[in-house]
Amino acid sequence: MASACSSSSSNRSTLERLPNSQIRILRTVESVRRWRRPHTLDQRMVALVPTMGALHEGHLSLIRAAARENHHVVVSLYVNPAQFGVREDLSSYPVTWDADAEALVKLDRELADDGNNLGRISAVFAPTTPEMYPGGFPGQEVDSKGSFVTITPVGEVLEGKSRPTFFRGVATVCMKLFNIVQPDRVYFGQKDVQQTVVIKRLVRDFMIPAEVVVCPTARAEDGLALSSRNVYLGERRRPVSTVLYRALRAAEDAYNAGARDRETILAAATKVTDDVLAEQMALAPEKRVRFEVDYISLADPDNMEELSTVDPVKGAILSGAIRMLPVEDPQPGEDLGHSGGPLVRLIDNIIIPPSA
Ligand SMILES: Nc1ncnc2c1ncn2[C@@H]1O[C@H](COP(=O)(O)OP(=O)(O)OP(=O)(O)O)[C@@H](O)[C@H]1O
Ligand SMILES: CC(C)(CO)[C@@H](O)C(=O)[O-]
Ligand code: BAL
Repeated sequence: MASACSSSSSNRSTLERLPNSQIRILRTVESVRRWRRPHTLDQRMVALVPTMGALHEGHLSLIRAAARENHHVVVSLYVNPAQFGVREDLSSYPVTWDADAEALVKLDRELADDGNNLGRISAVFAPTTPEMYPGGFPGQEVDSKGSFVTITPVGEVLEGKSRPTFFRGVATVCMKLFNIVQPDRVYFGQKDVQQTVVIKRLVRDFMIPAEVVVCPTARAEDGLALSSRNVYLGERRRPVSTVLYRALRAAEDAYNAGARDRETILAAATKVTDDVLAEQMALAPEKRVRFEVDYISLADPDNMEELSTVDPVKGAILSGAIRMLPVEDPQPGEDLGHSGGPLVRLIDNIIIPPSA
């Protein structure tokens, strides 16, 4: 008994925290479980905000929402290899631990100063891949064998069609995170709208006792949805990258003007992408920006199946993905973006809400 007491007090003095803060850094499943236990007994509400780091205002808006209505917020920072395809950007994905730590500590002070919050950031969970995949990492291939969670058919369309292992990776890692942290509420961004549909299914179908909260998309002033991958864009592509949002807005305008059929609504979006591409292709190679439209979709909000007409009582989801191609003829000293400005795949969406 005496030795158990002395070992717990020495643990307390060596607990890892973010600099100049009370925010615990938890790296193992066991340490999260130990941190979590007393909060269950005290009936404190625990929120989880899953992220892959490279934090921006979109992530911070989720943490703010979580602190408003929960006693403890846990932010996970983990670049989950299982959701990246073999030819995707796992090796260059931005990792910005020091800046992330600074942003979290600053936000935590802001949360403490604002009397409207129930809680603050209590911990970050930053595990390694061996910790998250104790049986060994199963691999990123479509036919990799291992313990996976798959949510179909919703995970097979749109993003799932272009990224066949993506939602399997997301659902698997979220199931792990939910089992480790045992949150009362989990916070996700609308920017990744199909991901929110997949997560809601996961929670419903596996009886996970957590509420899924979806927060609005945070945008830059010109409308571009904030995203960790925007750092890849560089100065030439950045202004043109708003094309997807402009296209979705045009489709939304068509709906608001009375259109209900797929052709009319999506034609408005396609006109924007076609016009912008034509403008760019009229420029010299050292000035222009090329992009490809992966998809523009008008889908059922419950299952992401394509709609031929919108039922206003149900609403719809307008979403899309574009590939911003690497710039041609880079100029000396040109800022090409993180990692030399590779192809960047951007997604965005607008919700057509159900009519009251
Ligand atoms: N602009 C945003 N507004 C609101 N939530 C966001 C925004 N961007 C990301 N999120 C949410 O933050 C959570 C973590 O996302 P993630 O770490 O993948 O960031 P990301 O910016 O979406 O990165 P990526 O560029 O890789 O897609 C997800 O729930 C995601 O939907
Ligand atoms: C939910 C998530 C953190 C799982 O790795 C990721 O897909 C993301 O950041 O949106
Ligand atoms: N924001 C979703 C994570 C991904 O695209 O990999």
